Amino acid sequence: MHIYFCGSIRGGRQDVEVYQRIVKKLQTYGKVLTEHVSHAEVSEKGEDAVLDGDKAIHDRDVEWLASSDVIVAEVTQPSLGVGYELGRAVAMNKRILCLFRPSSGRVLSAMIRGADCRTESSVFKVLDYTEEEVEVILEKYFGELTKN
Ligand SMILES: O=c1[nH]c(=O)n([C@H]2C[C@H](O)[C@@H](COP(=O)(O)O)O2)cc1CO
Repeated sequence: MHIYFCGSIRGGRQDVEVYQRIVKKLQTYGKVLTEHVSHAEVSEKGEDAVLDGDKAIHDRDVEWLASSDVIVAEVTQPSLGVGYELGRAVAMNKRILCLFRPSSGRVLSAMIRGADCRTESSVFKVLDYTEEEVEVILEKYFGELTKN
């Protein structure tokens, strides 16, 4: 299974440790195409874009998105890039799980919370969670997914 993980980079790296926990668990279910999002060395500046630039990052990520079986996004730290990826993924009829931590004190965008739905061709799910239960949440989600 190819998994695309979305998490904030230029939107702020405050949650990178949670991303690491999520990616580690996701790797037990398949190949995480965007493992770099969880790397502590990737700063708020983004990947070392000097080599190929932002266009290369964008085009590579849209290709990975298209080739993925499921998208998992940690959406607590607001990020334009993550919002964009989710919009593109919806247009591609992908299966999407968004994870949000209400304990952050933030209120999730209506454009993400309000997108929660199931249609014939796709499923967009938003789950609230606490950091301690993140592995269990993913176990439940992927347990259901592999059943269907
Ligand atoms: O260097 C990067 N590499 C990269 O893969 N991304 C993608 C993956 C992340 O899920 C998302 C983060 O967007 P943002 O940087 O706007 O927070 O965009 C974003 C950047 C920097 O914008």
